[in-house]
Amino acid sequence: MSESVKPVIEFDHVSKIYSNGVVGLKDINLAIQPGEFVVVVGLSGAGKSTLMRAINRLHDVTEGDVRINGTSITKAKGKQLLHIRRQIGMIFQNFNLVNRATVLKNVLTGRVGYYPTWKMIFGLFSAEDKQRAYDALGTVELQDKVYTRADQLSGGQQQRVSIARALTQEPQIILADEPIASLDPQTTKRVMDDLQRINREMGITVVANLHSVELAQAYATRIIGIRAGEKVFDGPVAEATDEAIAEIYSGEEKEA
Ligand SMILES: Nc1ncnc2c1ncn2[C@@H]1O[C@H](COP(=O)(O)OP(=O)(O)OP(=O)(O)O)[C@@H](O)[C@H]1O
Repeated sequence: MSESVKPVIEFDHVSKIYSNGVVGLKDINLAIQPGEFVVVVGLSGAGKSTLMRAINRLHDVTEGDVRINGTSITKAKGKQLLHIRRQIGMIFQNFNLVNRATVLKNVLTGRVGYYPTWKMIFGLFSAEDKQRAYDALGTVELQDKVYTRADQLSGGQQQRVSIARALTQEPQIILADEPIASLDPQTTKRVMDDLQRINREMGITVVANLHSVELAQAYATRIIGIRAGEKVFDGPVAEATDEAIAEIYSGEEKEA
């Protein structure tokens, strides 16, 4: 990749100390280029979720600066924050779908950042946005479930709906916080394959946090290892040798 490509995500001396004094992140520096598939690994309580949530400012960092396409999300307010957040889709371990709503309605909520609140109250989505939602459901091969209630779907299907919701947002980045932790092995593969396809074919940068080193090695282009809030490994997947992995996982597991 050429040197002139601007990082899509940058951490500049980022630390996060929770209000109870727990250190979540310690002086993290990193630059993620467009199109990377980054997997963050480390022991339970190491700070993986804290790192992910700092990217879209689901929580504030204590020190340092997080930049998205060169603009500080740490300092952004109001509309600027909304505009930066539109570029970042997120999927969660527990899917975060509205169970009683249809698949289509759930996927359309990916567009909420583009509308004033009053339109959302009345559920007024444009025809273009409905098309975006259908297209996204096509990408994860769930077109036939458009009018099904979310809670009628299997866990893997629900996670793919949440991927479609993130895609409908037309993000540059997808954050996946333990996306497969509640899924069985077969469904896991399907969800990871979808994320890989979106990354390769649509060029969307993916940052995922996984408990399985095997999956990290199978899907990531780059692995970041976190131990006790510090970045202890950062390199291409080929350099994540057994020794490097053992080093990331050395130390004590903390209750997260
Ligand atoms: N809201 C919070 N308030 C206080 N401490 C927190 C909070 N959230 C996380 N922590 C602590 O911060 C540290 C890092 O937590 P984090 O959830 O980022 O770890 P993790 O690597 O994602 O763990 P897991 O793999 O178990 O999800 C842990 O010690 C955790 O207990």
